[in-house]
This record gives sequence, C-alpha cells and structure tokens, in this order.
Amino acid sequence: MTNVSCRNVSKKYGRKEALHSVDLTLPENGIAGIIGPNGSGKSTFLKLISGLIRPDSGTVKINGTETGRKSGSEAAYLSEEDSLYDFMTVGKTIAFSAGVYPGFDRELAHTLVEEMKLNEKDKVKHLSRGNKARLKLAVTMARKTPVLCLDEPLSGMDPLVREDILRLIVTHLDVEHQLCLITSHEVKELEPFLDHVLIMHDGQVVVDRNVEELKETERKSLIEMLREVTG
Ligand SMILES: Nc1ncnc2c1ncn2[C@@H]1O[C@H](COP(=O)(O)OP(=O)(O)OP(=O)(O)O)[C@@H](O)[C@H]1O
Repeated sequence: MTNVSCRNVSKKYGRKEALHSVDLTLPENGIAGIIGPNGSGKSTFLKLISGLIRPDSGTVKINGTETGRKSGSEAAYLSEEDSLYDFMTVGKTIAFSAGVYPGFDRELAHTLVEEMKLNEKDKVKHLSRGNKARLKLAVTMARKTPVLCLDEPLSGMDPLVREDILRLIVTHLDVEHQLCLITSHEVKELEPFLDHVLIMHDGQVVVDRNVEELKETERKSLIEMLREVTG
C-alpha cells in the first residue's frame, strides 16, 4: 500500500498559477484517471508527485517522505514527450535503463517487449510511433515503483495501440501494491479501466471519487461529469 498525500500544494510558472492549494490523499492502489481540460494542471500534478518539480508552497509526500530528486524509487514518470534515445536499440534501451534506475526489473522489461512483439535488435529511430510508446511504457513499468505517473500515454496513438497500451497496464500493474495515475483526454476509453477518478479544473481537483461509487450514486458517465463540473 502506498500513501500519497498533497497538503495545500500550489505551483506557479511565472505569474501563471498551474495548481492552487490542492489538498488530498490519493487512493492506495489501483488505477486512477486524472482528467480535465487543456491547461487544468494535470501534468503539473503528476510532475509534483514524481518529484520532477517542487511546489511553491505545501507538501507532497509518498509514504511520509517529501518528494524530490531522491524519490525516484517511489514514483516513475512517463512523459508525453520523447524520452528514448534514437540511436539505441530496444535491447540497449533496456540495459541502459537498468543502469539508471535502481530496482529496475530487467526480466519484466524483456517480457514486456516480447509481449509487445518488439525486436530487441531494432533501433529506436526505426520504431513506429506506437512501438515507441509501447517501449516507453515497458521501461516505466519495469521500474516497479509504488507509484506510476503516466502522462498522456495514449496521446497521438491509433485506437488499436490505445487499447493495447491500456491492456498492458492492466495486465502488468500490481494492483494490490501499486498506484497508477493516468492522464488522458480519451475519457470514454479510459473509463472502464479506472478504479478512481480525479477531475481537474483551473488548477484544482474538483472531483475525487471512486468510480464504482460514482456510477451508483450519480448514474453519469465521466464525460458527462466532466462537462458538468468544467462547463
Ligand atoms: N513550463 C511551463 N512554463 C510556463 N507555463 C507552464 C509550464 N508548464 C505548464 N504551464 C502552464 O500551467 C498550466 C497547467 O499546465 P499543465 O501542463 O499542467 O496542464 P494539463 O492539464 O496537463 O494540460 P494539457 O491537457 O494541455 O496537457 C497551463 O496554463 C500551462 O500553460
């Protein structure tokens, strides 16, 4: 079980306030979707949890320790941007990642790329966009951190790749012990996979609910909820 808490967290970029006094405790495990309009603060929220950026005020803690440069073994961040080296092969990418991340599970990484039908001898620069996204996911999941922060893993992918990526996450996530946070605008596709949902609007978390409970009490789809609270 993982305890992630945010206490009055605010973050500005220049004069722009990207997060405003976010105060919550995240679920201990399972898959949580973070949805919201463009610019609502989703990426900023994930970067703060992964310790890639620091809040201007407030605290983010994972299992009681403030996140920061040293929290890499607690939370992994999958960036929407290209984070692979083009000149490496798939196999070299795994070996390189094993050298960079303590606790990296090489065996899991090899299993994942095999399941993804990637050839370990292929150079990253020759992979299709979908296969690059798969490789990024394999490397992130093989870190086996208690918290996985996946920032737009479905963005720009065709429907079959999106479905495959969601399937891989569900199959290989240790749902009893890991918490996976996913941001996406593909709300309809994401909804069936979610245990929990956070809806963000203007730098605040305006909905923080268990998805089952939400379905029973509100009888609305997440898209409808999103429209209602951000419209
Ligand atoms: N490095 C930065 N410098 C300046 N402003 C930034 C920076 N990163 C984010 N912002 C601004 O902070 C706000 C929140 O951005 P963030 O990327 O967290 O939102 P988001 O919900 O992830 O958006 P999207 O859905 O478009 O990816 C936006 O207004 C954005 O323009």
